[in-house]
Amino acid sequence: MKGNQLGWVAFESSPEVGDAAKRWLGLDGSCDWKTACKKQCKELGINFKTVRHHLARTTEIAQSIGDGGTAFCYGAVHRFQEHDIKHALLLLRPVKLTAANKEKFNDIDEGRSVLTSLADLNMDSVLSVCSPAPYGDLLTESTKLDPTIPREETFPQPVFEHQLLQAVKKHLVHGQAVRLVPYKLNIYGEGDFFKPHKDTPVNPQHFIGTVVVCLPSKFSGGELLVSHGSTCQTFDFAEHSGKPGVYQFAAFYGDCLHEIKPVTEGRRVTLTYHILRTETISEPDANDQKIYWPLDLGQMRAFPLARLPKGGPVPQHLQKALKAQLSALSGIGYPYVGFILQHEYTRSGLVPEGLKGGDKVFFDLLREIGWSLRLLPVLVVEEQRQSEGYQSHTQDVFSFTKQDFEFLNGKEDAEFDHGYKDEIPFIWYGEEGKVLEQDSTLGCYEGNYYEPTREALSTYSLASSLI
Ligand SMILES: O=C(O)CCC(=O)C(=O)O
Ligand SMILES: [Fe+2]
Repeated sequence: MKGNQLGWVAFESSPEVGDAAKRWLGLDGSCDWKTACKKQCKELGINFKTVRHHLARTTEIAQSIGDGGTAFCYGAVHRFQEHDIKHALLLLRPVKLTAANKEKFNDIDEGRSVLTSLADLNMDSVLSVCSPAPYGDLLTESTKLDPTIPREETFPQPVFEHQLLQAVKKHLVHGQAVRLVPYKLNIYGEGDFFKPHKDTPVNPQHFIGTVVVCLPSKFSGGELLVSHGSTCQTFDFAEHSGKPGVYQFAAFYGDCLHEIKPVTEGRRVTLTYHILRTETISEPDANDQKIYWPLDLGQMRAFPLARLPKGGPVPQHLQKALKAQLSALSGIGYPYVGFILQHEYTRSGLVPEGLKGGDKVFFDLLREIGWSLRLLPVLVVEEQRQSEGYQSHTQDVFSFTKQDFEFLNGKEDAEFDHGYKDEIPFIWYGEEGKVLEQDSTLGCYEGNYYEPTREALSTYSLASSLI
């Protein structure tokens, strides 16, 4: 087929799931991309070497574009404005206690709410409505206290949320239409921590990420570590903790693994918000204009980021080069090229408007240079092997169908799709991938025979492919 289409999506597969997937797919020793590509070229009657040359060049260009990608997190220290302080209040109502918790926390009055200043927390009253985190010690191995935050007309004050929203829009989601929804309050005492995790999207279709706001309560330790790929960013809120009127925040994409190191002293109090994609950009109305004080985001002191993205628009010469390579491929009749996205997406969240960070930049570029794009779920099979001092790492990408997804997500009667499993040369455009350099050692794999369970699969899909 002539012409080009770009696709996306994928499915996260741990190496173990990958092994089993290969078995399901009935793959033997001939499943590296070069073999598949050669076969495809033969069928199409086109020259494999030429295709290979253009794909190699496309990979190089795509990776340089990826290197200039955008940040996966942002954070800053800020101060409540004088005139906001009297409005910056937090209303807390205790969560429903379970029978077991009732015994442990019998002095908590479920019917009572507490009002406290966001700018100067009254910890005694906050704690009086707290109950243990619902997910308990087993999962998080933490002892967080977690009251619900009801959403009422005036809480928290729009000015405060508006400042957060502006910062998120400007520094994380690059103007995408998003809103913030208060989620919960976490209180960590001495020794409390939160193991590495990804936040569960309450609304997978619109969930983009999380904002953590650290409220003024003095503590030590408790660093927030956020990672994406091989980059890890630390947000150390301890230094400015406990300063009345000062709040600190960090915002990150929902597929980022994050953790809280143990608090060594004091109490660390955080308010979390979910960043949700909205369908339309809502213009602030006249009333909003009155409430919102002109914001000076420049006053926010940003945390230095671990890997400063070069960001900005993709340079013209790279745009041209990419276009030339893709045109060459389509000119000789090569039908598809797949690009692996850098972020992970939920199945329903993988839509052009919901693309994160560098993925959005890359997608916009491809669209700009006139390629039709398609978001396509794929299965990424990753393998690390070590034999006789020789290490190899292979990554293969397979088409992935709705039927596969339903099976892996436990839909009744769904079966793994044994048909349609084309292999496509996919290209990683960021730091991750080197598809063109992979070796074909899959055939000799003799690892443990492993039957994956549906439960082993995560909510997120490892984003993938363009075609
Ligand atoms: O307290 C924090 O800094 C983050 C809390 C968190 O990750 C969560 O509640 O899921
Ligand atoms: Fe979290």
